[in-house]
Amino acid sequence: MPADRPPPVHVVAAVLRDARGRILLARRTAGRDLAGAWEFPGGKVEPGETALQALDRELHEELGIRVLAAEPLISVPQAYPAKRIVLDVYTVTAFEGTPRGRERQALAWSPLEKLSSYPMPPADRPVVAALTTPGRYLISADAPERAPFLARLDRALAAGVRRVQLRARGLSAPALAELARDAGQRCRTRGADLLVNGEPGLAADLGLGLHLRSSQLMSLDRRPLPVGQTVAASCHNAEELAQAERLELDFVVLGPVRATESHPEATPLGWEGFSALREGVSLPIYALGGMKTADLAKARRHGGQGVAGIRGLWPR
Ligand SMILES: Nc1nc2c([nH]c(=O)n2[C@H]2C[C@H](O)[C@@H](COP(=O)(O)OP(=O)(O)OP(=O)(O)O)O2)c(=O)[nH]1
Ligand SMILES: [Mg+2]
Repeated sequence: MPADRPPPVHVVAAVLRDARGRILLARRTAGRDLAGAWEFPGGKVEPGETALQALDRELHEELGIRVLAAEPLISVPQAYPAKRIVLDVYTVTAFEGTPRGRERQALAWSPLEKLSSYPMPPADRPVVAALTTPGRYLISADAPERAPFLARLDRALAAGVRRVQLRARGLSAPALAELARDAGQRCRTRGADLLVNGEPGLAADLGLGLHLRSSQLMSLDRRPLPVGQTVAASCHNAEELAQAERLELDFVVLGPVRATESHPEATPLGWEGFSALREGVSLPIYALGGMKTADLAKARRHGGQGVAGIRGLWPR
């Protein structure tokens, strides 16, 4: 990456909900970049403004409302052909007035489950993922023992975990199949998604999700399971991320962000490295490597849609 790239344009945008929990989208008008795309209302931060001042000004100009309180949701660095932006999104928790399109832009209130059906700019995909998919992705340790693993899984599901990867290296094929079936049933009951690591056939047979190792990712030329059955992958660099985006995977994990016991040989990316890689794709990305549940806010500040981990995330 050249060192003399221009700094990113700082853009603020709002998640505004109505009384029914629907979310407000605005359509970009003709003649501007990304015209016709649906977006979260907002715009560029002007010199001397804080992000919240800019959010209040933009929402007043565009919608005629005043922001009374807002909380950070996710901040997405994104490279576009002609510029780089950081899309800094806030959940507005209190506002005054009734939103109406003051700039001739169309508005739509979308239920959460319909958000992804609106064509939106690339930077918005991680935002929609942060709103609609789990912030934690728990990964099992190698060769898990059946009873203790299932007990831990039950505790995690009871604690609200909704995305789990069975990475059971070291188990025999029949033991893995049995564990995947039992774990899959428990996850289904709770509305959680279970992904099996590295076994496309098993995932297809049991109707489970699939998590690809990076070497598998690089050897494929199309998505191995239909849309609706989750497919994710492990990525460490820009090439792997680009391949995951080409194959239209649902999400990836990217790391290690910090050094870990399980992969002591890998050079950590750090949060800066994570953000720099995030910029090049619009896939939802979980940060991996030394993550704890408390790191979710930090991951979101760097454009990650969540945190993934083998050690730090399982409830005790
Ligand atoms: N407001 C908003 N902008 C977004 C989103 N996603 C996304 O990529 N962008 C991009 C589009 C633009 O390149 C940039 C926002 O700039 P803008 O042109 O809307 O800025 P503005 O409201 O200050 O309007 P303008 O007066 O400069 O036209 O960020 C989004 O969800 N909301
Ligand atoms: Mg705008």
